[in-house]
Order: sequence, then structure tokens, then C-alpha cells
Amino acid sequence: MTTTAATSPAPAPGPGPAVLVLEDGTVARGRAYGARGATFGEIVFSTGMTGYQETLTDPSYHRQIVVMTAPHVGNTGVNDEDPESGRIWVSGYVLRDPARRVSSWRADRSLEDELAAQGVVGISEVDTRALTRHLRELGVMRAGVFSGDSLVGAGGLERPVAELLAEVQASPQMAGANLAPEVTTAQAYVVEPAGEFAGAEPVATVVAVDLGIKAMTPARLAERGVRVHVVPQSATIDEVAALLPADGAPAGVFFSNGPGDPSSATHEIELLRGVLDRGIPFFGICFGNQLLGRALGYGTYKLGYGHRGINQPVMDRTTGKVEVTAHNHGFAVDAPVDAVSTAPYDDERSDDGRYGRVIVSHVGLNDRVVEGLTALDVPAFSVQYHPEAAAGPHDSAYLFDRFVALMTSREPVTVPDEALAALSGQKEN
Ligand SMILES: NC(=O)CC[C@H](N)C(=O)O
Repeated sequence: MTTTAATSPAPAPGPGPAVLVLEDGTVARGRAYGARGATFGEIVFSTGMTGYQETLTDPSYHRQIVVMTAPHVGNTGVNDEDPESGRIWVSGYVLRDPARRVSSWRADRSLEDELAAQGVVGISEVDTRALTRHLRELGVMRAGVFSGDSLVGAGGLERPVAELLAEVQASPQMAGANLAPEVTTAQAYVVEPAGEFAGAEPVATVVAVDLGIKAMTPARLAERGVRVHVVPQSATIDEVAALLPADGAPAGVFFSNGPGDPSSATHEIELLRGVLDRGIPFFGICFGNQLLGRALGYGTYKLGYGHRGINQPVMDRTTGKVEVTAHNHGFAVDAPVDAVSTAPYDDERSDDGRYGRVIVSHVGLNDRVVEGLTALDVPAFSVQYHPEAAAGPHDSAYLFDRFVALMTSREPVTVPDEALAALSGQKEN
């Protein structure tokens, strides 16, 4: 053998470079992954080792660039069963080591092909461990990923970092962003009772306000015999009430997860007050928990780096049980954690406050962040995490049963006296 150069196939074109630029000037260089181009968003990290397809398609990630702390991503490819919505919502994707081949009998195609097909710009070969430590110390911030033509400047040379940084610094902030209108369904639709309840009279009727709902949420209700009317974020209290049975049959309103800053969701907060005023049983998750907090008059604030992953311990203080839960939140409710407090929102209708007493019924055991609220005088409760478990452990499934019980009784959640006494026994506010 002399040389094979003349007959070797030309090397496949490489992925080309990509550059990640953070708003504080931090730069990471890697390889282009998925679509080529420029993308911007709030850079956040997720600690889930599995479930990347559910993460990518969770509308709560709209306008966020997600860093995977799991070092090796893509092994199981992408299938048509696991998406939580009709598209990928993350604005960018940051990986360490992408799988070179797909290995799952469920896979329909590769993760990279799916990102490319949906126009999602990613970057691989990034030291995601160092990046996560940086975000943990400094907090989440705006960032941009640049590859392909977006990296090419004058004379065909790579554009200077200062230019890329200026674009990042001109991109929109997450604080104050009102994003539910950008992800909500255009048309209302119905999810009928399923499984053993298929074809039966519904056990209860729920109006689920879609603020970025994941497909598994109505499915969890449907498998308990519930008929779910999923309605757009713009729904009014009269439109919601019109969908509920007039004969007093079990019914309730649900608020989903969703992207953006809860302090900007003025319409939804007013809608929720209308629900509470009518005594309609209410359950909210994630964004829905933040909106219950705000409807009750508590504030919300931005966490330094948030909770995103599927291994977060939370205690349900109404039972004393600890559950391992799936999280994706960057904001949290500011309510007294160790007290029975009176809901601060009041239009002077009552000496005791319009909505009475509230407890932080679920607390994060890593950092004591509010992970759930339960009203003691109106039938309403919520959790900051994801009981639909897509992806994630199923420990929190009981919350859907609690909602069905709430709709059946129309009474506030019963909290044992010992549990209330444990909350310091002090009445605050
Ligand atoms: N998953 C969610 O509902 C997220 C709620 C809100 N956008 C947050 O970041 O905290």
C-alpha cells in the first residue's frame, strides 16, 4: 500500500465552531449542535439525568437556554410519544458530550436532528460543570449561542466577542416578562376521561387554564375520570364558569405551569380571584402556585439560580411525608414559611382578610423555599413543582387525588391540628 489519499472519501463537514457568551462577559467555545445561527435567552441549568425530551418540550422553558449538567446527552434519541407539547420550547441547548449514536428501541430519530429540524441552536463540548458552578455563584443571566453565519464577520473572520456580547446585553430580560400569552393554546379543547373511566360520566369537570401546560397534566386528571376543558390564557371568569356544570356536580379550576415572571400575569391573577370569590375549588402547579400566591396577596421574587431537575426533596407538612419531586422554577412565592398567615390581599370586605388563613403546606428541604400553598378557609391549594412527573418521580401523584377530593367536597383541604400546631402555632400578619 502506498497511499490511500487519492481514493479516501472527503471528510464529512465538521459541525463547525459555536460560541456561548454570557451577559457578564464569560465566553465558552464549543461545537455547533442542532441548528446553526444565533439565539438568546436566560441561561439556566437542569440537573435531570434523564427526561431531556420532556425538558425540551416543556413550554415553561420558553426563552431559556438550558444547560444540561448530565455530561452525556442524547443516547435515547427522540421519539414521538414523549413530547409534552407540539414543539421544542427551549431557545438554546448547551451540552458537554453528545451521544454519537442513538441507542433505544423507542427512538425515532436523533436529538441533534430534531433540534436542527426545529431550528433550535445548540452548542456541545462545553465544560457544563464549570458553567453550572458559575451560574450557581453569580445567578442565572442572559446569554447567547452563536454558530454558522452568525459567527462570521468582516473578511470572513470570526466576529469579535465584544460584538456578540453587545447583542446578548441588548436581549430581553426574564424579570418582568409576560410570556404565557406566547405559549398558550389558540383554541380551547377537551380531554375526556381515559383508561378505566373512558366513556363514563366524568367524576369531575375541570377548566384548565393553559399558561404553558404540559400534555401529561390533563392526562393525569383524565385517568382519574376527570373531563378537562383546556382553555387559553385569555379566558375570562364568565367563560370559565360557563364550562362548569350548573348542577353543583364536582368541578374545579386548574392553573398550569408556564414561562415568565408571575408578577406580570395581571389578567390571570384577576381571573383567579374571580375563581376564589365564587368558591370554585382550585389547584395550581408551578406558575399556577405563584399565581395563587399573588392572588392571595403574597409577593413573588426571583431565585438566584432556581430549581430545575427531577430529584428535589419536598415535605408535605399536612402529612409530614417527604417526596422527591420534579422542579422547573426560577421564581418563588414570598409567604411566611413557619406560620399560619392571613392572606394579605383584601378589598376590605372582611376583617379576617378576603381569603382567610393560608399555610405553606409544602417546603423545599434543600433551601426552605415555598413549594406549596394551602388555603384553610377557601378550597384552594397549589404546588411549585410538577406532580405530573414528565419527566420525574411519581411521588406527588397524590396531589391529583387531593384535587378530586377537593372538587367533590367543595370544602378547604383538611389540615390536621398537629400539623397546624407544628407551624409554630403563631398567627402572623
Ligand atoms: N415551570 C413553571 O411553571 C415556571 C414558572 C415560572 N416561569 C418560573 O420560572 O418560576
